[in-house]
Amino acid sequence: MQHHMTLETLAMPWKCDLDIKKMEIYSPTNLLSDINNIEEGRDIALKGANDEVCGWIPYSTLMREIFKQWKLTKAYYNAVLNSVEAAVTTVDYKGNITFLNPNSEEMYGLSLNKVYGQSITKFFEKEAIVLMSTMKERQGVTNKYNQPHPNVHVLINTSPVYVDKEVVGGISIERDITEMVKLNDELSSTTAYLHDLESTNQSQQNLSPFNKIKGRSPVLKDAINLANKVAKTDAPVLITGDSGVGKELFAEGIHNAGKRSNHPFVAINCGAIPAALFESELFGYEQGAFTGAVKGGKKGKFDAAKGGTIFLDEVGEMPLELQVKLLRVLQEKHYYRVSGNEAIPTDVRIIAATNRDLEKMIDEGSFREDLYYRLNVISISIPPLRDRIEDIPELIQLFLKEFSLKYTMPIPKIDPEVMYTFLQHPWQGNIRQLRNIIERMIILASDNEVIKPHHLPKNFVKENNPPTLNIQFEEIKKHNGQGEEEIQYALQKTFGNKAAAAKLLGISRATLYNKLKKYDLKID
Ligand SMILES: Nc1ncnc2c1ncn2[C@@H]1O[C@H](COP(=O)(O)OP(=O)(O)OP(=O)(O)O)[C@@H](O)[C@H]1O
Repeated sequence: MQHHMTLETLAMPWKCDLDIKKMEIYSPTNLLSDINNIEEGRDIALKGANDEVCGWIPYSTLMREIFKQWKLTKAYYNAVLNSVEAAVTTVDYKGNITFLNPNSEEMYGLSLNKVYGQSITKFFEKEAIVLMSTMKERQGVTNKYNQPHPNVHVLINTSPVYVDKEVVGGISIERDITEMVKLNDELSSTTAYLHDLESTNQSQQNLSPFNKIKGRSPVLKDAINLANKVAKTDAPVLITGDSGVGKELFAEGIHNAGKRSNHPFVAINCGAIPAALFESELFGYEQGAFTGAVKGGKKGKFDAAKGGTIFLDEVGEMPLELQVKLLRVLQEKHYYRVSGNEAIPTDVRIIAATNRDLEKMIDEGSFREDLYYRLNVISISIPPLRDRIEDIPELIQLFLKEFSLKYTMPIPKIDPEVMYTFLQHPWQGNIRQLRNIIERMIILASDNEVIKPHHLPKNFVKENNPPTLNIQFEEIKKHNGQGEEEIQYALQKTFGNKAAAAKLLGISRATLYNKLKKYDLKID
């Protein structure tokens, strides 16, 4: 569309027999859209910067051009409205329907031909017609939840349409979220049913090894399929993904689906063990290994996991000198206890996980390339929650159920608007953050059957633009002292991610763990 067509491009040369007094005066650089009402039959004269007359546009030329532009605009307008995924409805200033796009026709079961020109109030319940008030108040709405029909749930955006500051109509653009709402309802009744069933029958037999991993998104299903295949082998697996995406659940699933499932699954948080103790924690020590050592020696994690799986969580946090030791054990397939000289064969499967970019760490020299290739025989990447929002309704139900049981209360329902907010949220803390939010909301909404938007934590909505770590750091510094309260605050700010919390507090991870123990703080 030639929105920026200047009048100059339509002009004809000035002729001395023309009478400028009978014409409208415009500048050659004015646009077609700058022309206001023009009296029928009046031509336009163009006057340049120095007031000299430089051309004219006959009324008939002007009309022809406007008609051409109108046709073009209409063609684009129709193409846009017919191709958007939303349902678009327009009305004139009286509220008579002027347009429904195909999605709108389908959503409401109406045909434009039949309803054109009729009042919108005839077809929709009065109170549901946000459009009328939009025009009256001259104020649109954004993402307002609406239920125009008993079985249609939508989010609606509206806007008045102005011509020269006068409202000439209104437009509404609706997104159908009925499927989401239905899914949520369906899950909530199924969950309530299961809730009942489970309380009378605690048996949990025949569950799939990955049954704890909830969600139906194709990307999650792909990851589970891959994990299931890998589980049948003894190959080392590296699980990557942001904090709180479920890496540990996957590691457990792989263990449970494999032939080592009758043996232990031992998880070690590589960032949490002080460097000096790492070797003895992993491999154990013989009697008299060092002052303060337990009499009779002590077994390590490799002993504890014999026949089973060792899960090296946050493997990227492991100091370089310990990486060398671990690599040696993996290569030689046996280990020595500290102060011991008996070579003990390793009989464990290794699964490692990280939220760091190990390849970048290799480039920077903080992770050993040879260890990386040992661990990363097969890699499984778990996408962040914001990339698989289809999983959200099911996860919500899971956590609603979990915390309803914990706090012995009936399972509440989720208001669709809350649901929508959840679907839009960036979920920096992934599933762990979702779980924490649900727990808080269950407590806050304890007397309600439905969780409503006002039960959402106040800062939750603001988190759509999460503050940068630096801002959080300033906040933390104000709280400094690393008492129980500061530690809880740091964990809350980092959605329970220990590495980030320790960083915020300016302490090592080992110190953070000591403090957690000291204050008896539970983290998952
Ligand atoms: N798909 C899922 N279904 C059910 N619960 C989940 C799912 N994914 C994660 N969770 C829950 O979310 C929480 C965080 O998961 P998990 O500890 O496995 O994440 P992680 O990726 O290992 O996190 P981090 O890197 O911070 O250690 C746990 O409570 C876990 O049970």
